[in-house]
Amino acid sequence: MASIASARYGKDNVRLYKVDRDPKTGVQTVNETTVCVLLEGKIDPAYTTADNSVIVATDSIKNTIYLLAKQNPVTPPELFASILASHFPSTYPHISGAHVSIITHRWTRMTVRGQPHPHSFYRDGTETRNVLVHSSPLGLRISSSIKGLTVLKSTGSAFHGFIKDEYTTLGETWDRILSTDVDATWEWRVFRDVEEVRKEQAGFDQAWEHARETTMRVFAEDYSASVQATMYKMSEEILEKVPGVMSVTYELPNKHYFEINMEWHKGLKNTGKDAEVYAPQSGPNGLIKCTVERNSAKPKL
Ligand SMILES: O=c1[nH]c(=O)c2[nH]c(=O)[nH]c2[nH]1
Repeated sequence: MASIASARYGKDNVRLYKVDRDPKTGVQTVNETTVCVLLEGKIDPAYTTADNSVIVATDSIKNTIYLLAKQNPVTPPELFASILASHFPSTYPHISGAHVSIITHRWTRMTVRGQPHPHSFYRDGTETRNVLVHSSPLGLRISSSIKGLTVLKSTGSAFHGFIKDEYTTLGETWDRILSTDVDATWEWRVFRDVEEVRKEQAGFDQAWEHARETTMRVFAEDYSASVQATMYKMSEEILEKVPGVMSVTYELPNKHYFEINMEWHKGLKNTGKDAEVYAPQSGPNGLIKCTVERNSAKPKL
């Protein structure tokens, strides 16, 4: 015998663009996202007995995303994702919840002749602002993140004191290059409903700004003992600054830059303090992860 252990379905890669036109100033502001909505609930018969009567067509899900984008603000993405995630369970009684993902792509306003241009933008990098919302009878679980923010520091990073044994070839260093693609996620307290999310509205943009500023400032200013130690400092600071956030997760690849020994060519010095030309590595790379949570008032049993 077999049965469904878990099932969800919906529309992925729904690309969405919305423009806001300020009639007074003529300034336009644009928002471009990629949306995914997956539904769950009493949908097993669609799989087990080919009963389509329980299916909200993924085409209808796509239409709903466009319509709700017209009728509601699409920013902050935490609010729009919550509106989407609440719509489906409140419209279809057999749908118990939805998983909504929104990836916001960067359109940064151009500076033209020293002035912010009213309607021209450019894509400044691969960084995205991402949101996941899961609606269920228990409420709305929201996580926000920054992904694809590539950073590098050319000094101010060390790595020494690690285990040395018969497997070790890595030398200790007090001055190395540190580079990573930032993947930082912050998990919010559970919200009862969309109205509670709406009350927090301004806090979502502030948290994103804090997380982004903290990530870059700590990366730049910390004399890094390791990726592990630096990411912990970033997480601690975000928890300190944003009371509504319960935990912070970083996933950071350690993108290695190898020194190139040039002694073979006329004794040319290019290692240690003389290193100037390096070989950036595409892989293998370190991958360092951690989740740091707020200590709850109650002691753990
Ligand atoms: O910051 C680092 N953490 C590690 O765990 C590690 N391992 C390694 O080889 N280099 C580094 N760097």
